[in-house]
Amino acid sequence: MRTPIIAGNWKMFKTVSEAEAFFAEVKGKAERPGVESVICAPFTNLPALVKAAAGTTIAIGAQNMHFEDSGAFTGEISGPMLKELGVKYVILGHSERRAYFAETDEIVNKKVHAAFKHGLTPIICVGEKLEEREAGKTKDVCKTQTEAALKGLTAEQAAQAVIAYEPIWAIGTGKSSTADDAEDVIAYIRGVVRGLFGEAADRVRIQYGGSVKPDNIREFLSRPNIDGALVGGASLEPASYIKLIEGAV
Ligand SMILES: O=C[C@H](O)COP(=O)(O)O
Repeated sequence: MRTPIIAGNWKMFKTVSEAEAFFAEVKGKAERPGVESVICAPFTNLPALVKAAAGTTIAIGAQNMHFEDSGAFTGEISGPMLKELGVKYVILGHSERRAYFAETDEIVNKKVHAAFKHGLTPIICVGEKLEEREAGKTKDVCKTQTEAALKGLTAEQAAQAVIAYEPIWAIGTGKSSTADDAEDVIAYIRGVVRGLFGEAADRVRIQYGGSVKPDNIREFLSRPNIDGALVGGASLEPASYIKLIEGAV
């Protein structure tokens, strides 16, 4: 039995005071037995959120990290820095990182290894562009990205990872995939993991992401292979985030 995981990805939204105000509203409400609630916030918000989340069941995550532990990488944040803060999750390979910051499959793989090295759980994003979907390449793209991201992991690490299938054309557009389409691709991705790591595929959690809202989350999570959601826009308002968590159980 896989525990569903709902992760809000705030992207580049919210100052520290806005993050604190958000947390005060969701505390005790965006917490339900049987569902894991995660907020992935900008780096600047992480210390305040980790402090606010103490004693709650809400976990805090980052949205990126460098693969090196330290070094001359101006503007970057490393795994040890996140770990010491008390961060539990880190989103890696989000399509916005791949598109705007030139992250390759190889870089994503290095970051995944670095996350495990420092006791952080990666939420690894994969997904196709619109033109790839229209060319019938959705599964090929997801296979390539999944295999590359998981390369060199142990089966146990693969089982602990979280994968987020996010069709790029569905991100922030209001056009979500259908639950049946998402289930089909996610079942396929689980098969890719099975090909690499055997039974670990039954334990790895695979989320859907892309225009998930309180009114469609239940439909996605009703599918047997969809273990949660990675949510951007609808995770930014406390009432909406609370409804997402309620919709997951
Ligand atoms: O990481 C989250 C995704 O990019 C989805 O964003 P969205 O829910 O605003 O479509």
